[in-house]
Amino acid sequence: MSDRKPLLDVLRGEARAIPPIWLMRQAGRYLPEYQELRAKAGSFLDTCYNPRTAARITLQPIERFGFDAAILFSDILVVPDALGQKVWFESGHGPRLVPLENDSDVDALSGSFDIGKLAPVFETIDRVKGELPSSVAFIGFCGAPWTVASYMIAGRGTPDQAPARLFAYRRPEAFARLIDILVEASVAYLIRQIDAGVETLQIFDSWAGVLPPQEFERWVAAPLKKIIDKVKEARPGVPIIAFARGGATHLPRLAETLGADALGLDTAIDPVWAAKHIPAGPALQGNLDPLALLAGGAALDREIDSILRSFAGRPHIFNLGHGVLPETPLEHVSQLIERVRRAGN
Ligand SMILES: Cc1c2[nH]c(c1CCC(=O)O)Cc1[nH]c(c(CCC(=O)O)c1C)Cc1[nH]c(c(CCC(=O)O)c1C)Cc1[nH]c(c(C)c1CCC(=O)O)C2
Repeated sequence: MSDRKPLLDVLRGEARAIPPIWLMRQAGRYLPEYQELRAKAGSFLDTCYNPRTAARITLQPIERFGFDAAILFSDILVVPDALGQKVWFESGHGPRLVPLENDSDVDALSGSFDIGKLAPVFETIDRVKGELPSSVAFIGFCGAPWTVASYMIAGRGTPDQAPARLFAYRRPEAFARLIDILVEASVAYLIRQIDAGVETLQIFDSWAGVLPPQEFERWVAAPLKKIIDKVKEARPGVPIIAFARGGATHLPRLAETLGADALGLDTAIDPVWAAKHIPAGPALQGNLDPLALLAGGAALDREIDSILRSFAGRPHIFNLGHGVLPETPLEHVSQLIERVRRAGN
């Protein structure tokens, strides 16, 4: 039976001639209507915790472009915030946190997850779900433990997550406790998102690609699997997309072991290689270069066509290989959607 939502059909294993399309970071700074609302709202975190505003931002890209899915407007760093770590965003600089420096900083977080602090997020979900067109799926999300931990330890974005990698080598027991705290919090948070009304989930492991293989196994693959197992046990049937950016040669194994319904592919993955070497099972999502979208023109058309060709016949969700860049012209997003929706004709 075909669902009326193309994204959910593909997550259940259906290949569609016209793949459903949504974009990571589709609710954000490239949209003038987002800039306008943000200018009126308070801080970025205040905006995330304002259900009325967050619901409107979630709906903005659907209203403007008609994507096949809406992604909840929030941030991965609301989880450290609800764990009691101080989090703020400096405009032009990104996130700032009071960094975790030693074992006792980690242990202080144990048992401290205050899910009540995230009540506004669940209220946002409740507001959005009644407003979505019937063909549009609703995606909830969280950051994966490794990626969230990397911000908690560095206290900011870094190019290579060196502070968290060093912490994990120097204090593996404390780091494992931090990852466990994040697994538990993420599971509880995702279940509450489902109960509030999202229909599928994406877990963002944006910094999976910086780790050597054994560390990848321990801090990326194992915690992702734990979260997926636990959420599926509690709420069977809700599909989960795992995005391990930089997962590279791990992807064929993750397809067989994670239990995810889709794997997100980053920009560096060759779609022809992916279609050939990632075993059937999960749908594949991706992986247009955000810079090709920014550039537009013939280069954009060429990249779109090559992705469509490579994944033809497989369950595929069209997306970027990472988030939309703030400088992206709106017409290029329209060009992308029109071209993808002409596929199969
Ligand atoms: C690593 C990460 C973060 N947040 C997120 C990730 C994983 C995905 C990725 O790698 O891009 C995920 C995220 N962040 C945001 C969303 C909302 C939904 C959507 O995808 O549109 C989602 C899913 C809003 C946001 N999160 C942020 C903004 C910009 C805030 C503003 O200036 O108005 C938005 C719209 C801020 C943010 N939040 C974060 C950073 C590093 C920054 C600053 C730099 C940047 O914007 O990329 C942490």
